[in-house]
Amino acid sequence: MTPTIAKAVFVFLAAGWYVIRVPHARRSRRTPISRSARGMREIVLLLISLTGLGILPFIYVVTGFPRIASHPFQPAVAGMGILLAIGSLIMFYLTHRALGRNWSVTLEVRERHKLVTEGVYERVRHPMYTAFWMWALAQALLLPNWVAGFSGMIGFGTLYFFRVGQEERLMLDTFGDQYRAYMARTARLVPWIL
Ligand SMILES: C[S@@+](CC[C@H](N)C(=O)[O-])C[C@H]1O[C@@H](n2cnc3c(N)ncnc32)[C@H](O)[C@@H]1O
Repeated sequence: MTPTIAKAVFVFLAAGWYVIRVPHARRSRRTPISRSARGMREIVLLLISLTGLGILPFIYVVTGFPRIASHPFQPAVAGMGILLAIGSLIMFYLTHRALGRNWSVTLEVRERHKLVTEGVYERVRHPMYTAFWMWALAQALLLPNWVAGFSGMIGFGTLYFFRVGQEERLMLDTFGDQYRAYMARTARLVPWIL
């Protein structure tokens, strides 16, 4: 395990996420929206998340910037990062497949939107966000740089904490008691724990 392999794994993670997402993004453009909470706040949150999970680590991988924030590379730590990166990609795949036409990059409800409560959605309400947290953690373990490594946690964490309550309110407004019952039997991110 070398720093170059760890950086390559990070690039592979980002590329894998993109490949999984593209067909869903295309389909979502064709699927009519019945209710939307998209606004300037959502756009800013998405940009913050993209910066932390993508732009800053990409600049580091390509240029080494900011060198001053680099710390010693530890192969065993990077090895754990690889496992998390693989887990995150699997979760991305499963969550996109389960949501299908109900998926949106932002807070939107589609026409004939169905509440998904099976598969990876059976025990947790936000498994796609679990996958993003796994990505952010993998990034911190793979990239030996305090800025590029931890920007994912800060960037995605900002999106998550400002969005998750609003998303649940949107789901409650749309699905009412069905979502209330779903909330009562599920955790947000980690089954039975969190
Ligand atoms: C980026 S997706 C994230 C979904 C979910 N929060 C997760 O982490 O797996 C956001 C969109 O998914 C939709 N959504 C969230 N939970 C859902 C569920 N259980 N069933 C169907 N659609 C859902 C909402 O309409 C929201 O606009």
